[in-house]
Amino acid sequence: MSSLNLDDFTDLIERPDGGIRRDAEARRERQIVPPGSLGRLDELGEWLAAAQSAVPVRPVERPRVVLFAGDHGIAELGVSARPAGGAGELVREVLEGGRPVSVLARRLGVPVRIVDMALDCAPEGLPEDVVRHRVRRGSGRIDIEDALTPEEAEAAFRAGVAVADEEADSGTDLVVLGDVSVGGTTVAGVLVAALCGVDASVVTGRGGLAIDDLAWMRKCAAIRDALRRARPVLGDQLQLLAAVGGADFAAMTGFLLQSAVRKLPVVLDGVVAAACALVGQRVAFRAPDWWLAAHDSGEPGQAKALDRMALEPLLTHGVTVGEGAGGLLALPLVQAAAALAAELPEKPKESEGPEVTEEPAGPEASEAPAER
Ligand SMILES: O=C(O)c1ccc[n+]([C@@H]2O[C@H](COP(=O)([O-])O)[C@@H](O)[C@H]2O)c1
Ligand SMILES: Cc1cc2nc[nH]c2cc1C
Repeated sequence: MSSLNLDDFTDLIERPDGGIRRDAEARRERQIVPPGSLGRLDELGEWLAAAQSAVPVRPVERPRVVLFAGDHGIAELGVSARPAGGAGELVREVLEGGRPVSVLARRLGVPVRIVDMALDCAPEGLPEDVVRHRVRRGSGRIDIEDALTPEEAEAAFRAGVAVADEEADSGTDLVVLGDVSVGGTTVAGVLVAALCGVDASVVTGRGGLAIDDLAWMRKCAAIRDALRRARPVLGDQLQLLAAVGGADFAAMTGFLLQSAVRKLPVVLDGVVAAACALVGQRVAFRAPDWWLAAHDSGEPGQAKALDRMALEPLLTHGVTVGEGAGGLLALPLVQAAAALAAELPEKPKESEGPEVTEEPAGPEASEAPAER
């Protein structure tokens, strides 16, 4: 297998079609309610049309939730309200249908795909299609050691690329991208702080099940320590993911970049997806054009990352459970935007409207002799 060169993505990723976007805007001008009167749905419809390269925009008919799952060694420090190694249990609950994302996905008729990259549990208890990409059990404790070996980082990144290809090949037309992780918001904080050049305190949030002040301080210190390990490898994104990321993060970054190559639009859920998107932006500056920030999850690192990519979150609904749930709620709005852009009638053409051919009466007209 040839060695992986992330620089290739810079050329492989094109911008969404600007000409199509202008056509979509022009069509919108002709519709019965003025552009802007549908608020953010107007720009959503135009974004989707450009991504699809289609005017009128096609309906989103085969969306999917894709969740990358993993445990993180850093959770052993007590930076998460969940027990270290507990992500496998969450995955089982998602699969059994009992998590918020399971309920919403059922209601919206959207399949959920979980990709286990580094859960810290026996693989036998999970379906083969979930575990087949796993590269190790739990990623390393990033305050003191690398999350992954270079080989594991490459394998995980390639797995993400492969998953994006599978989705694109099977006709998925939009992905809601989220994570199932324990310790994931700490890792995401490290990546965001490293790439934005800010202190640990700027990106340290309360995580999954809001942690108390003491745990917040441990999390902040863990991010600070991992940041020291991140700085020497900031110029190489695969090395960065190996040093302070994890297998789920490497896979998600590969997934995001390959989705952009395949012109598959992706809705970003929370801080983990945002951190991976930021790594992806470093690799290919055009890539964020293919992504939509679903919501503001309340994690400070997410806000920082989205700001860097000039992505404005669509919703603020206070859903902080992760696992793609908050992100999935953006889907009905995207579908609504597509339906409006495609189905709202156009205004009647001037020539087909009531006769308004008479010249307005000017001063001369009033002086002219009355019609005989
Ligand atoms: O994505 C976010 O912004 C976000 C905010 C709060 C919680 N989460 C979820 O919480 C889990 C990780 O939390 P933690 O505290 O263990 O880092 C993981 O399953 C995330 O999807 C995610
Ligand atoms: C309007 C819009 C602009 C974007 N730029 C990158 N992603 C985007 C998503 C939307 C919806």
